[in-house]
Amino acid sequence: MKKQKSFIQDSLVNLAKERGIDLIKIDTDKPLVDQGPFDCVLHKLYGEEWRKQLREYLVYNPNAIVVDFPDAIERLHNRISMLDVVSEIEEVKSDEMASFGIPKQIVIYEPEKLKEAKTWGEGLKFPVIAKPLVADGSAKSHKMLLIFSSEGFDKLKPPTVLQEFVNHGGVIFKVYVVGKYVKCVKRKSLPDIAEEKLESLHGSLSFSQVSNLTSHDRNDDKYYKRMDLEDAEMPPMSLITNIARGLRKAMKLHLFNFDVIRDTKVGNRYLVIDINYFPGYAKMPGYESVLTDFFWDVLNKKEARSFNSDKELMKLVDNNGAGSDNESSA
Ligand SMILES: Nc1ncnc2c1ncn2[C@@H]1O[C@H](COP(=O)(O)OP(=O)(O)OP(=O)(O)O)[C@@H](O)[C@H]1O
Ligand SMILES: O=P(O)(O)O[C@H]1[C@H](OP(=O)(O)O)[C@@H](OP(=O)(O)O)[C@@H](O)[C@@H](O)[C@@H]1OP(=O)(O)O
Ligand SMILES: [Mg+2]
Ligand SMILES: [Mg+2]
Repeated sequence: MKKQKSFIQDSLVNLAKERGIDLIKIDTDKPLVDQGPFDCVLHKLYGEEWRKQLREYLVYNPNAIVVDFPDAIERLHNRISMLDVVSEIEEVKSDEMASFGIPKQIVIYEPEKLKEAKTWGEGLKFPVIAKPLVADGSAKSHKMLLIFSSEGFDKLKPPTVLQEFVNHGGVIFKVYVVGKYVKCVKRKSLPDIAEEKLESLHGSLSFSQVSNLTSHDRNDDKYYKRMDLEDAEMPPMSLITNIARGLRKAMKLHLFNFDVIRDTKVGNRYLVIDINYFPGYAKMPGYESVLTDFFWDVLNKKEARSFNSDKELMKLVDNNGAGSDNESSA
């Protein structure tokens, strides 16, 4: 619902209409197959019931295009499989000596064991960020803990991912992907933590969606006042577009964003820390025309190769043909 409000704005609906594209709201209280017919279905819904509805819809409307497939989206609902995909992308050699990867991370099911262990996480160092393993868009899935010492483990709510905190100069780069279009913007992030300071820091600190705070929220916070986003240098665009293209192909997704930080210690190393399906595009400058261009390309089959020849589509339809309703969603 929140997504509908922020995304479906009059400005978008009107611009699309000018180009002959009607944006029609799906009624989630009715079966999808009884609605439309639609040329293209856009969605940010999950679960077996919705998957079944999409499958049925495609059986009756084989020429319709679904952006994107539930199996592909699901990979982003787990913070381990989400970032695994980064290792599948090839580095492009010409990239101004910049490299990319992900921070060290482990998944924890039993935090009690952490306290006993002398060494943990194969070289993971404090501070670490504890992130809920599940990233399904719920408020809970955005609740993070910055942990400075082992006392901080007491507050863990497993299953949790422990990810090494990397100093990155207090700025993150959000990269919005809409099909072939890529836009990188700067956002404020958590401040660096000096190694000397760490000795005096204990326990943990909770936070949620730092990069989504408004400037009003931040005004009370002494950290943010001291940082100047304008001065932060952008990452090389060739590197960013290379990662974006690689992720798009490896994940078979068209609508997502990812967060990148620059490891201050190394300088030219970039780490992907988060990938979100169908993010808040309305915050992207000129989102109306970017999205309308994308719809146009999808409908005019310019983007079609990445949909219709997709084996996933066949799988989705075949499964239905075989009458198997209860395949696992793992
Ligand atoms: N490994 C890290 N090192 C340093 N800072 C980090 C790291 N991981 C996350 N952060 C900070 O914590 C914030 C939240 O982390 P993350 O993006 O993983 O959470 P999220 O709830 O999925 O965010 P989103 O709202 O973008 O979906 C980041 O925007 C960044 O400021
Ligand atoms: O609107 P939604 O509920 O989808 O919230 C999404 C939010 O967009 P918003 O700006 O519309 O709040 C996104 O912000 P940007 O990265 O684009 O800044 C990002 O935080 C996503 O992770 C959220 O998706 P979720 O992970 O919670 O599903
Ligand atoms: Mg994020
Ligand atoms: Mg996220």
